[in-house]
Amino acid sequence: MNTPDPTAPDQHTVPIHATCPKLSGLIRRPPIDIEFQDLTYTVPQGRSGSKIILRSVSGLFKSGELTAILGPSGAGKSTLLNVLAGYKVGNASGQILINSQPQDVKQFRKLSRYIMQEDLLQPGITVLESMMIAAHLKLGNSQTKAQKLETVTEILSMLRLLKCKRTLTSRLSGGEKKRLSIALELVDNPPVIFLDEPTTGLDDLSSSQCVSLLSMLASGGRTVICSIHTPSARLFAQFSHVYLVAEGQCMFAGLGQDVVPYLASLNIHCPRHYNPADFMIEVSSGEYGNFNEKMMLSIDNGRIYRWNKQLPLAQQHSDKEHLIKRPSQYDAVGKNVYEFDSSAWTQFYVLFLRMMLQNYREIKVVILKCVLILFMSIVTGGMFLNMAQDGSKTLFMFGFCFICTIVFMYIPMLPALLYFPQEVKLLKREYFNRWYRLRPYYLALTLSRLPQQFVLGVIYVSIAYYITDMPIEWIRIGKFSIICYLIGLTSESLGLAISSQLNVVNSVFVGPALSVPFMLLAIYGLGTGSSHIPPLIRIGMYGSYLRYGLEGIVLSLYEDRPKLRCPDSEVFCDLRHPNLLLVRVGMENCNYWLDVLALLVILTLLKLATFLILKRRLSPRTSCGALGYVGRFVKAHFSLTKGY
Ligand SMILES: Nc1ncnc2c1ncn2[C@@H]1O[C@H](COP(=O)(O)OP(=O)(O)OP(=O)(O)O)[C@@H](O)[C@H]1O
Repeated sequence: MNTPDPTAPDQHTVPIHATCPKLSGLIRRPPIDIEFQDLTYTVPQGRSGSKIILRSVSGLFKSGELTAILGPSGAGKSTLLNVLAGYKVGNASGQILINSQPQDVKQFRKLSRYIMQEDLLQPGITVLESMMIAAHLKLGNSQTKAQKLETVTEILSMLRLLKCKRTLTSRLSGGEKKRLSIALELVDNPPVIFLDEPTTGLDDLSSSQCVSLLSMLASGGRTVICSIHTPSARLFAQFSHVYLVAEGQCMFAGLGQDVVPYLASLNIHCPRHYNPADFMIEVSSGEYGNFNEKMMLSIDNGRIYRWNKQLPLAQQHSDKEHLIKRPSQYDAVGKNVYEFDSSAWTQFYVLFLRMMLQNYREIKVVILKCVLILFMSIVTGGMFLNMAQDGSKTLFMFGFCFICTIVFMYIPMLPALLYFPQEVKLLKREYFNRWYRLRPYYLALTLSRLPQQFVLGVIYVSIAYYITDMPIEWIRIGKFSIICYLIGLTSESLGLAISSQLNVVNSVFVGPALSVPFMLLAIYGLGTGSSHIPPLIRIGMYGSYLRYGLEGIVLSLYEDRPKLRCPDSEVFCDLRHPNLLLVRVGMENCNYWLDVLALLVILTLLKLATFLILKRRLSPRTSCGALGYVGRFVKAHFSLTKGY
């Protein structure tokens, strides 16, 4: 027998090869039994009250077993899985016991991993890179790089993913994606694994291989629970425990082989050579009459621990083995056993490198963006070709300043609106499965976006500045670049703030729509003084970051400049002196650095708002009061995706 790894993170660890020889590099976790009693889940439904999805269900999912939650579509399988996993907790009532102790959702989330139906994999990285990143994040310094590589290779080999370890995740087949989703969560060897319909979209062979793998993981001492749609007879035989749900109630809980005798005891006879899984789902869907009440009562809505075919029905009722009375086999899991193995700094570093690697892999997209911004700088700059030193075109050049503001608003904002909703889904999966904390992630995200914005900004500024014939003064160029960069960063942050809460369709509508008032407020009342402007609009003007951006651009380009030349063709150039432009647009008393400060403050506030929105989205229990209510109200009543 191998000596336990001295670098293993906790005292409970022993080599897993005792039970699962293929996972010799992984550490073993204490077994976990999950019991639940009278679990009810309700969702609010507008004015009409609420909808009950789970109705007082009970059950026991033991470690070492592969449990299938079966049932017709809409029965409540995913909801049960979500509630047990702690993914949806807000509207649930009842009791969940972990090793006979009341569930502490925060602690339980440290023990369990949830593999969602949708294979949310980080794009732009290979299978091996994803696995190593997961290992660095999850295992931290508890293992050396060589040990992590060994662990990762073992898992990939077990899941038959070695041959595609250098393939980009986006190019994997459906089955490979599913196996990689599972492999990623196996890196830190969780004792409890929830899977929402792991076989959906897989062919028969891949489904069977996937369930065999889950069965093997369960036989290694883990608690593996998955919801599943109409499994074939072959798949069904691989589950050690079956939990049938219909209309939010439990219809059967027990061994798969007991399904047929159980139904027969209720006078429901499964035809010979018929798949028992199909039959029980058909019965619970009401295809042969309404037996649901009878089934629910005979299993006492899951309170009868195991249906026992040897016992007569009457005796089963009198001898109910109530879960709560079942003695605990294991000690409660210590509070500090499953803290993060990697430090916040390591998490930031690994995430930053991953994001930079993804940017690098998407270099074609970056090049395309550079070409587009080059094109735009030539077009917009070309419209004001050589006008910057022409005293008769000074007012025209104010238009150039405004166009620069618009360019640096839309160019960074639109990609953020499009890509971030998907990123939030990935974040939710990784965060829920405790890959990292939100702060290191957010810092890595913020910093990884800076270089690209910088390069795009430099391309635009240098071309547009040069072809409009602006004076080549480095301080002026620097001031112009800083303000353009800040407008770009603020616009991107606004895009991130919007798309951290809304889906893609809503985001791409709300973002540009919200920008229109910002644009109007940026130029509203320019040059006419503010005394006649209604107070509400004046407040709006102070909140429009584009106003500060426009002021900053005009000041950087026209403040402290000598008199411009007046072409011979012109009789009179009324704005020949650049300061007169500032007076005309009411910016003579503005201060460039105050504009920079205002933009920095708005940028910080937007960053903070995005962080808080993400935090709220990732913590189902935290509610931001009025903000949360408004969000739910908008989603429920005004979602633009309705009907899509
Ligand atoms: N937030 C919600 N608001 C309203 N109804 C909901 C909500 N969430 C779930 N439901 C409803 O609850 C029922 C159970 O949903 P659930 O997703 O758990 O079913 P399921 O058994 O997993 O179905 P399927 O096999 O089709 O995925 C469905 O009728 C669904 O429409």
